Amino acid sequence: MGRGRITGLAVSDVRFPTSLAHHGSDAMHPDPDYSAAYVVLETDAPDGLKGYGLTFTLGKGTEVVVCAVNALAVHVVNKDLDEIISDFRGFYRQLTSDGQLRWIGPEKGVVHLATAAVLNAIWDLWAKKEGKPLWKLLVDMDPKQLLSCIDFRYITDALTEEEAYIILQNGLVGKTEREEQLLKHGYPAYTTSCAWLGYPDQQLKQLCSDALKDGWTRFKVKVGADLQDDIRRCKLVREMIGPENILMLDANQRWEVEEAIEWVTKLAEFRPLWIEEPTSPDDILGHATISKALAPLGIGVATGEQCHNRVIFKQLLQAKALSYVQVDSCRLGSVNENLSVLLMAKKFQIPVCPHAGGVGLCELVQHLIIFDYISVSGSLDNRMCEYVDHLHEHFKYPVVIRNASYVPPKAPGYSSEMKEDSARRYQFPQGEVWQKLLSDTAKIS
Ligand SMILES: C[C@H](O)[C@@H](O)[C@@H](O)[C@H](O)C(=O)O
Ligand SMILES: [Mg+2]
Repeated sequence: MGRGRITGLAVSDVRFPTSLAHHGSDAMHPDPDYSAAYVVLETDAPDGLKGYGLTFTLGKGTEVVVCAVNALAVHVVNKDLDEIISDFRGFYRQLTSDGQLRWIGPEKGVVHLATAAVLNAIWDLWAKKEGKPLWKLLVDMDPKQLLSCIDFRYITDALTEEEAYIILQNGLVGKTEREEQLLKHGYPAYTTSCAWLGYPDQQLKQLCSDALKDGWTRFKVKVGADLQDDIRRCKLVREMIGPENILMLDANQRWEVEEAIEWVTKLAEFRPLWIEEPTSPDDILGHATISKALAPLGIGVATGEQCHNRVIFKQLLQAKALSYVQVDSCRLGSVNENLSVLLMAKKFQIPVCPHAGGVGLCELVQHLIIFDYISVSGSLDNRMCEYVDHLHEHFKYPVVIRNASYVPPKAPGYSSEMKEDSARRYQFPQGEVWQKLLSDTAKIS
C-alpha cells in the first residue's frame, strides 16, 4: 500500500478581479487582479493526502507560470514524500538546477515563482502528513534537519552552515515560553488595506477609521505616483491615526535613487518608519545610498517582495542597504530558501517584516514569521507582519486576526488550500466568474 508517493500534479490559473475595485493598487501596478498559479499534488496515501501550493501573480502572465510549473512536474511526479524530505536540500537543488530549465532563471523570474508554488505544495503535504501546522513542524524540527532543507550555495561567504547551526541552537533557549506567548497573544501585524493608491480619500478615511476601531495601530500607505497626492494622503492618514501610531510608506519601485531621497525627504514630516521599495529591486547599491541618506531622518528602507533569491538578500544585508527584510513566501524558493534568509537576517541583526500583500500570502507567511520568532530571532522588537484584508474567504483555513495580531494557525498544513468551489469558479478564463465578466465586457465593447 502507498505511503505518500506523489502520483499527480495539477496546476491551475486562478484569478480574482480585484482591479475592479482598485484593491492592491500601487504606483507601478495600478490594476492588479490578485491571482495564483495553484498547484495540487495527489498521492497514493490511503487517507487521500494531498498537498496544495501557490505562487502569487497579478493576472496576466499567470498562464506563463502555469506552463513553468508543468515543466517542473517531471522532477516531482512519482517521487516519494519520504524520499524528498530525507534529502530536501538535494531536491531543492534538483528543481532549481535542472540543466535546461535553469537557463530561464536561474532562481529568479517565472521559473522561480513556479518552483515556489511546487515546493509550497510539498511543504503543505509534509506538514499535513505530520498532522501539524507548518510553523509547528518547523519549530519542532531538530536544527540539523532544518539545515538539511537549506541550499547554502552562494551564501557561505555571509553565513556558513556551522554559523546557522549555532543560531538555531541558541534559538532553543526560551523556545517553549515564546511559543506559549504567541499562542496567547499572536504575532503583531500591520495593515495595508486602508490606503491602496487607487482608493479615493473618502474611502481611505472610512477604512482608517474602521481599522482604528478594530484595534490596528500600524498602517502602510502607497505613495510614489504624484508628490502632491502623497502629501495630501499622508497628512490625512497621520491626522486620522494620531502621532503615536506607526506609519509606513511603499513606492513599489517607482523612483530613481536621487529622486527617492528627495521625494521621501518631503514626506519626512509625517514620520514614516520606513520607505518600502523606493527603487529597482535589483539595485543593491542604490538601496544602500538611499538608506544612508534617509537614516538621519529616522526613516529606514524596507524591501524584499521582488527580491529574486537569497543571493540578493545576502548582498542587501552585506551592503547595509536595508533596515527591514521583507521575505515573501511565494517569491523565494518556498520555505527552504526563506529559512536561509531568516538565518542571514538574524546574523546581520536586521528585523524580518514579511510581505503579504497578495492572495494567499497572509495565509502562508504567518507560518514563517511565527517560526522566526520562536526559533530564530526570539524578538518582536521593530517587527510586524503585513496583513491585507482581501480574499481570505476563498481559503479552507483562512488567517485569523485578533487584536491586530495573527493567531497561530492550528490546522495541519501550510494554510494554502483554496476552497474547491473558489478555485473552480475563479479559474481563468473558463470559470463562471470570468465567463460572466468576459461576456459583460464583450457586450459593452
Ligand atoms: C500589487 C500588490 O498589491 C503590491 O502593491 C503589494 O504587494 C504591496 O507592495 C505590499 O507591500 O503589500
Ligand atoms: Mg510593498
